[in-house]
Amino acid sequence: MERHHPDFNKENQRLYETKQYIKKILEAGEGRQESFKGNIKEAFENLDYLDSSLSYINILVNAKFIEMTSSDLEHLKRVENKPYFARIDFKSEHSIDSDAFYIGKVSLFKKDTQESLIVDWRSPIASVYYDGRLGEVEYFSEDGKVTGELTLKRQFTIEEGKLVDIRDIDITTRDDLLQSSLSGSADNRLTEIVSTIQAEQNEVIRADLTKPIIVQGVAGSGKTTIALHRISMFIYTYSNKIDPEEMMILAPNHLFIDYISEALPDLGVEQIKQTTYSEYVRNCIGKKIKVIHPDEKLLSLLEGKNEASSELIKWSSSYKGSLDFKEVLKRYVKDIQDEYKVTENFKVEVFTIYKAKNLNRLFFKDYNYLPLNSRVKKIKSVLQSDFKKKKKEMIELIEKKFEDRFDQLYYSMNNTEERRKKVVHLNDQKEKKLERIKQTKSKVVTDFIKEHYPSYKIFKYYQQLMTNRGLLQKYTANELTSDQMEYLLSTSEIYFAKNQYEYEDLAPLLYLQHLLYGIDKKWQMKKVVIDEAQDYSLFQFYALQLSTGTDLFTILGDLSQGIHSYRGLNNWEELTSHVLTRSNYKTLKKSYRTTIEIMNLANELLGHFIPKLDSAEPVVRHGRFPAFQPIETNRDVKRTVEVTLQDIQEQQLKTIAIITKTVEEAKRLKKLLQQVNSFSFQWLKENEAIEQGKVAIVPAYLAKGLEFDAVVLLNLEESYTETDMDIKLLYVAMTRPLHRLEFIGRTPNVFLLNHLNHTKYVIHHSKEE
Ligand SMILES: Nc1ncnc2c1ncn2[C@@H]1O[C@H](COP(=O)(O)OP(=O)(O)OP(=O)(O)O)[C@@H](O)[C@H]1O
Repeated sequence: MERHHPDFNKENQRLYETKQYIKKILEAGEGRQESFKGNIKEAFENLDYLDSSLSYINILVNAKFIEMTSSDLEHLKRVENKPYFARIDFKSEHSIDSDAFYIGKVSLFKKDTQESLIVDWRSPIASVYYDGRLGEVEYFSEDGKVTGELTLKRQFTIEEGKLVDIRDIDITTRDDLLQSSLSGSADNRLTEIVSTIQAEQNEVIRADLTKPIIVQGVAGSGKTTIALHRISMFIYTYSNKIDPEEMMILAPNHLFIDYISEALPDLGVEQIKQTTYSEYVRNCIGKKIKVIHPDEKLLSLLEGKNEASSELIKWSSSYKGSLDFKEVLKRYVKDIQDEYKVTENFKVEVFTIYKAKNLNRLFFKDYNYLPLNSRVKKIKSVLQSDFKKKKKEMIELIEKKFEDRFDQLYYSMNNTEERRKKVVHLNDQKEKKLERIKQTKSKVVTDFIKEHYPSYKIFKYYQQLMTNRGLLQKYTANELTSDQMEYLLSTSEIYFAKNQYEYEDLAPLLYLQHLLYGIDKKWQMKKVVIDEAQDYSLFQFYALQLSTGTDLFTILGDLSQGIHSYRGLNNWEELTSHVLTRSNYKTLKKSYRTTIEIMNLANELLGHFIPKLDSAEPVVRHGRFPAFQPIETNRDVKRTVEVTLQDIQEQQLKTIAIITKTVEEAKRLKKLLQQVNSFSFQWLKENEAIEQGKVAIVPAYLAKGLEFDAVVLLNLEESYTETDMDIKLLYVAMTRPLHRLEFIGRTPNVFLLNHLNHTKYVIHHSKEE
């Protein structure tokens, strides 16, 4: 503890003053605005006999409060006990002295002097704290590049409002704050990194906000954390141009959304949309279609239920996610357009209001930029307004025509009874015609549109394509083998008969929605963040870009964790070269989550089986070696789990997960462990929140993106095999713990440990041996 730091007292005083200022503002916030005005008045009146500086503060505080919104106050309240975490002293190249800046989660100015009490971590100058070593530094403000000298970089540990530690960072010091933050528990970690963001992470958070960015980051490199901080950056920078509701985070499932949403208020980004791809598509097409769970296919592949057809399953997933399939739909929609060609003029009575030729010109040329259905809507409104305009003309024409005929009668016939009859008859005719025209409502337009333009739902078009051999052959340009063709046709038949869609049908449906009907404004976005992006297909990205109307995507993923790679991406180049062509690309190689011992073993697994994938570089932090324990009977399982969990608890580790390979085994295990009384377990399902104090039992695919203090990998009967998919799944599971990793299974081989270097893990033998 650096109580002996020469500046300790000064910093302590500075902290005290800042806290006092915040306290005053917050106190003022508790009353009503009117009373502040009263306070100001009173303070002015009392200026003479009160301690003048106190009175002055009162005036300022009240004036300041009136300017603050309730959300500002809310944010200030959150940081009341820890207003800042660091200080930098910066001397710009044009000044003689350094200025001190205290960096925190919100900014605060002294009203009178405009002196900055706290600088927001997102402000341009704070960037220097994250990437600058002492000495020459630069940052980019609104006015361009600023260069100068960083003369001090100081970190504070403030606990419950008290300054406990000061550390000055020079070239040689280790980042102790980072170390102590990493050794903490999994609770609340997502929000707490703002003081320890590393230079490579800062680069991603602040990278050109006007361009898309793709980040390949190893497990535990802070991708999820960075995603949230970059959004926060976005909101800070464009607060008056973008509404948070125009931003969206896409996450793999609700478990994950629940996990990240806790961090959002602290970063000031609580109002942004958080959803999954499936939900987003459902919202865009405005119908709650039944989508087979995205992981069902993975599970069937993992559990080997469909071994014979598993190649075709994988093929169809990757085909439906490809841009080739997008082309198929594009060709199909082009032909669908032909159904919108009209051959009849729009007529009312004998009057032609709009010629077919012109209607087609509107549809195929003038409104070509719009989705088909929106073009029809436009045409409808053109016809309606033309009809209204022409109605008057038609009446005049009819009147004129009959006038002429009356004239003719007068001059051609003598004034006889016969002429009178004819006149009466003609008059009747005229009145009837006029009446008909007058009575004609704009419904004629609606009828015309209904009769001449198709109004199918996208589902009909999609189902028609996917179940009709002729059509599919035509639009896939005979490129499919007969097995592939049969597979697509037969599975489509089965699903559509039950009114179900595969997850892989979502991108095509979204694409069709965009082309045929357009996307409601509510679902168009200005900024999209996609976490776990390695699981998305190119077509998913493509359709998303069209539907959201932006390419401002922040994409974060890890190809090594691509357990859905049969449908997702295999490399990022395909995305940058075909879809998000303006993207910046960054990699994160350091892993912050776990210990050296755990990361080394996980790296070894990847290195051995899939060497082309990047291995992670752990931040220096040691822990126990991963350990294996054998089980044979159900009794073994209960006893071994109980003993292991007790041992973990003794180490003061709080959040614990038991990760199984499959859902089936998670279910079996939950049943088996019911008799273990000393712990309570929660079998985690997709839409559930993690309950505090319970040991989570979770299948590996669902654990993706989550983290726990300790993780036990447990296989009852299952084994991880040497397939890419299993290796990645095992890698995901092994990289979830912060501090401790245990394996429990029949033999080490069920976790492929026999292939890995024996010095990287330990094997405990069963007690009986
Ligand atoms: N700069 C940092 N300072 C402190 N902790 C950090 C930092 N960066 C990341 N962490 C911590 O490391 C852990 C991993 O971060 P995160 O979950 O964001 O990584 P990820 O790349 O999304 O991981 P994965 O791909 O394995 O799910 C979290 O506990 C996070 O708080």
